[in-house]
Order: sequence, then structure tokens, then C-alpha cells
Amino acid sequence: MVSFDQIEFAATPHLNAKQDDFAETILLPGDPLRAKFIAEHFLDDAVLVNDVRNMLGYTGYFQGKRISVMGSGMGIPSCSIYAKELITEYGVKNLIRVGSCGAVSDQVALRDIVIAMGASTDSKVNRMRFKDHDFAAIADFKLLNTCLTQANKSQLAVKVGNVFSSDLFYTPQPEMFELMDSMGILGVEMEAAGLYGVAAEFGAKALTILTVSDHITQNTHLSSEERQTSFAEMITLALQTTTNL
Ligand SMILES: O=P(O)(O)O[C@H]1O[C@H](CO)[C@@H](O)[C@H]1O
Ligand SMILES: O=c1cc[nH]c(=O)[nH]1
Repeated sequence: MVSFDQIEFAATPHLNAKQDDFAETILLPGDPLRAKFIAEHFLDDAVLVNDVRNMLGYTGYFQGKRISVMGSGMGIPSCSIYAKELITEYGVKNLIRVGSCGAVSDQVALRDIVIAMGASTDSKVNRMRFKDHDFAAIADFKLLNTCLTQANKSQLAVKVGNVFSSDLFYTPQPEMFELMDSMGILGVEMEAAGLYGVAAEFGAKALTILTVSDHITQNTHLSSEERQTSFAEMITLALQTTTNL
């Protein structure tokens, strides 16, 4: 029987891209089909660089700058695997999540763009990496500042603040939504706190930009087709941000 150590991976257990296939900056949507959509509609000369588990990853150019985009999967464990391998095995330095989220506040509406300055969570991952203490999972200031400057320049309204990264999409604690609203949570999603923890642990910069696809407390939703295709403003904001890094 062949042991795990004896298996020769093309690159990592989860990525079959060649050493310099990824750019220094990568956009990370949860959905690999959103990565394909971004590559096909927003990048020039995009080539597929990863297809392990159909977690499609591409590298191309935006306004002449080399940029990658890849799905990260759903949830902190999946996103953490890809973020860690991209940083430590491929030298990726800037990771920008472009995701969807649910809103819990009447001050936040469907299609709003939320930038996660920080991410609260019910996940234990950052306590695992921080000796059981509370680690403040925050965006990299340079990425955040560059993104906000770009949003202002584009006259694009964004909401900036705290989000909640949940381990369970189907939560057994719906009473949390009211508390989240009262504590200023702008959106509920499933990766930001983990992505920020991985970036801190392995020395990279990370930012999360979200589009509100569901209003949890108002029970309104974008269709799945809209979720995949209607995030143009957020994607453009993320890509324009990368040109100023
Ligand atoms: O649209 P994405 O980026 O996948 O983000 C959100 O959507 C998924 C849940 O439907 C979770 O991954 C959550 O974080
Ligand atoms: O995690 C998520 C993502 C989108 N919408 C939600 O309600 N939750």
C-alpha cells in the first residue's frame, strides 16, 4: 500500500497548477462557477490553471495587471485549505474574497456591497491557532483602504464593518440574528474569519467583499442565476482595487 507521503502530487494535494501559474493577487469567490464567470467576462487572456475537484482557477489580466481567480468552496475549512496552499506553495500575497452574504439589519438591503473590516464567528479555527485566546480577525488595512478609495472614486456606495462567518448555513440558533443586528453585523457568510486567520498565520494580506444575496430577517432572496451573474459591481470594485496595489 502506498502511504500519503509517497504519493507524488502535481503541486499540492488540492491544486495542480504549475509553480508560477498563480498571480500575486487572487480573487476568491466561494463558487467555482463564479470564478469561471469572472475569468470569462472580466479578465483578458485567462487560462485555466487549476481543476482539481473542479475548483476552477484561472490566471489572466485586468487592465494589464496579472490577476488570478479561483473558487474557495463553501465554509472555513474549504477556504482555509486553498488560502494556505496559495500562500505557502504559490507565493500568493493578496487574497480578496468576493462572496455573497445574508443581511440581518433593516439598514442593509439586497444587492448592497458589504466590506468586512472584521469578521466575528462561531468557528473555533482562530482559537485553535491562537492558543484558545480571541484573535481579532480583521482585513488588511492597505487592501481595505485601497478598496474604499476605489469605491469613492467610482461613486459606489459600500457598507464597511463587522460580518459574521458562520459554520452552519442552516443554523440551530436563529435567535442570533436579532443579536447580530443589535451588535452591528452587516452580513452573515461562511469564510471571512477563517481567511483572515490564515492570512495572519502565513503572512499574507486578505480582504472580503460581499454582495447581499439574501435578507435573512426579511426573507427575500436573489435567484441562484442572479447570485452567479449579478455581482458585477463587486467584482469590478475588487479588480480595480488590485490595479492600485
Ligand atoms: O457566495 P459564496 O462566496 O459561496 O459565499 C456564501 O455562499 C455560501 C452559502 O450559500 C457560503 O460559501 C457563503 O459564505
Ligand atoms: O452564508 C450565507 C450566504 C448567503 N446568504 C446567507 O444567508 N448566508
